[in-house]
Amino acid sequence: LSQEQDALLKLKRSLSPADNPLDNWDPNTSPCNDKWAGIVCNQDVITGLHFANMGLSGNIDVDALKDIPTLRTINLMNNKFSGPIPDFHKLGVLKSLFLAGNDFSGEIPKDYFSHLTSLKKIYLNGNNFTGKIPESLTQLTKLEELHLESNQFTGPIPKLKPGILNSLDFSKNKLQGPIPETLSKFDPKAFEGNEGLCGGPLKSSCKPPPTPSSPPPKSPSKSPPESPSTSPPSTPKKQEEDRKSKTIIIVISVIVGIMVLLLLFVLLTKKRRKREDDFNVLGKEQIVDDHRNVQEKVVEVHIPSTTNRSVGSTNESNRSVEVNQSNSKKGGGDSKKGSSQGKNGMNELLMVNEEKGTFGLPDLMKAAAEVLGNGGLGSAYKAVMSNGFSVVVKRMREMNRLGRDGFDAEMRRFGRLSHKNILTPLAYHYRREEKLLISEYIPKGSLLYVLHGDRGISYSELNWPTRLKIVQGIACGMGFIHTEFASYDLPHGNLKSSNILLKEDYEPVLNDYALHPLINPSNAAQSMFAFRTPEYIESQQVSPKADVYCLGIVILEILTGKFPSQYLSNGKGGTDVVQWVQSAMADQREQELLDPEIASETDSVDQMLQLLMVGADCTKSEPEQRLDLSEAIRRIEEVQA
Ligand SMILES: Nc1ncnc2c1ncn2[C@@H]1O[C@H](COP(=O)(O)OP(=O)(O)OP(=O)(O)O)[C@@H](O)[C@H]1O
Repeated sequence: LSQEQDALLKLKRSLSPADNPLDNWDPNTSPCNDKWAGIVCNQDVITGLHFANMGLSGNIDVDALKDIPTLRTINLMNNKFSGPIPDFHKLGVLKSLFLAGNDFSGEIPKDYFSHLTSLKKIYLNGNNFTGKIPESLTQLTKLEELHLESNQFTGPIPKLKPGILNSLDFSKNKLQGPIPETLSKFDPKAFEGNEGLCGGPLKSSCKPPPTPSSPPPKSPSKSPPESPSTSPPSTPKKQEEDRKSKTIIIVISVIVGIMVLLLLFVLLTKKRRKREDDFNVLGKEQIVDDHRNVQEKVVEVHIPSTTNRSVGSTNESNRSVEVNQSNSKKGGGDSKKGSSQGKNGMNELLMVNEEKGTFGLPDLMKAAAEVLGNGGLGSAYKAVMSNGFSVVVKRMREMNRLGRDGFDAEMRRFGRLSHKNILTPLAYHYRREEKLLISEYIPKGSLLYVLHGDRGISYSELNWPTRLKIVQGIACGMGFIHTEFASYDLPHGNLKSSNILLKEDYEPVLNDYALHPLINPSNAAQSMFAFRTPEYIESQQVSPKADVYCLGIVILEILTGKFPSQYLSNGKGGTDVVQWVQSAMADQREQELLDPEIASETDSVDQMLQLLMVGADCTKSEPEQRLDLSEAIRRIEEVQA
């Protein structure tokens, strides 16, 4: 037996149940060549233990693992291990430690991570760890991902080096104290569910330490008699009175301040409302609820989500509607013009696709509206009409490149498109200063949300076959768009995960495509993702190969589960998936790239790596070296789940 085989068999003896999941661990075969269950190899060298979801428990024999010096990853996620954290600190070369979703408990020793200086990924979430977060985490300079959420950690968050840390979660613990300044760049969600935390990205600011107040009055029986000259009996009373009057002054100033602000707010709102016309009830900051109350709401989208999912959980996508007949004349030419011919024909909603029924602007005006997000092209709102049908109203910015007729022709062309992976717009409204584009609301929301949002049920359903189905559907939709808009420089122009919506069965539908000819040239580069290619940044080159680059980013995003930094205009945050994939491939560390959620599906790792190669070939920085879309589609279709 080789040293490694021997070590693995010792490990197996320490696990329970030993046989069922690991039954092909035959001493007469080789762990790498004969693909022992859960063993990950790189060129015949054991690099990882991937035991996720195997129902395992036991007292892991870490000492045995010392005999596998090439081991870099330990993945025990979602098993039944319990008790204190195993002595993995004895394996100083580990790069990834995934212990999430077990029942580990107790305190982690303060210096546990001192010798694990190569660690890049630590996932301890979903256990029962208690005590303080070990201070030794601050010594890890290579740490990229740290997940400690859903435990019982107490005390303060140590001052981690933010360096290359790009994914972090401390939520749902019992942590206390100020969030270190160095972690301010992270999403507040990463700290939520800890009542005692304050500062940093959280809204609750930390109270200043209490000002030293006069010492508590000493008990008369124990205190020595005080000399009248040093401590006159009237002083504490006077101090108390001073304090009281100061408090009263502060309270009065705050009340006056609030009243002035309120007055200003009312005046400003009145003034603005006067200036704005009826459409602005769908405006950027104002939303109308069921009772037609205008509310103010700040639009802030980092990882945009289609909120209030429960509203849309009915079978909306299949529902055909007849909206408010009194508002929507059907049949004749008028129905095409929608319902609400206002003065100068300004208030029209033009239906371009009636497969889901017809509706008019009044139906939208009466609908309960909710902000979905504010993207590069404009802001999006969900509107639930009185018959329950939900649409998304996108209020387009900077879209004056075409006049009314040209715009109308383009919209009607969109309205005629029919493909299972394409979202066909339903209606539009045109005025020079205002354009609205109306589409069906897709309840599950965007791929962006499902991948990086709340990591709820939808995320856990994103297994490998589902992810492959999504990539194949996207490829199919892109093929259609490139045929349909073959003459365009950028047939899609804005492919990214927020523009890929997922139907209930995870069939993807592409949104916000082929809009380049409509957008003001001065705004196109800022608002469309296809302008973030290396060739555009370097020499302002635009070609259909830009869509291939965007497709590559989405493929890498789906395989790694990482939020691409390419989506952010300032490049701060997220992971540079292109760079990361290139460097890992150069070192033949491809398997480390895979999202742990799918990497545990060991039988499919070869297909994942096959797709990874396609993603890498789509994101080559030279457009000439990049795949053609047709070649990319062919290779994506070849991957079989
Ligand atoms: N028809 C729809 N159904 C469900 N969610 C949608 C729909 N259209 C858009 N969304 C979601 O609403 C949010 C805001 O969309 P919006 O298109 O304004 O922003 P974006 O996609 O981030 O940027 P861009 O303007 O560049 O397309 C996104 O999360 C998007 O996925």
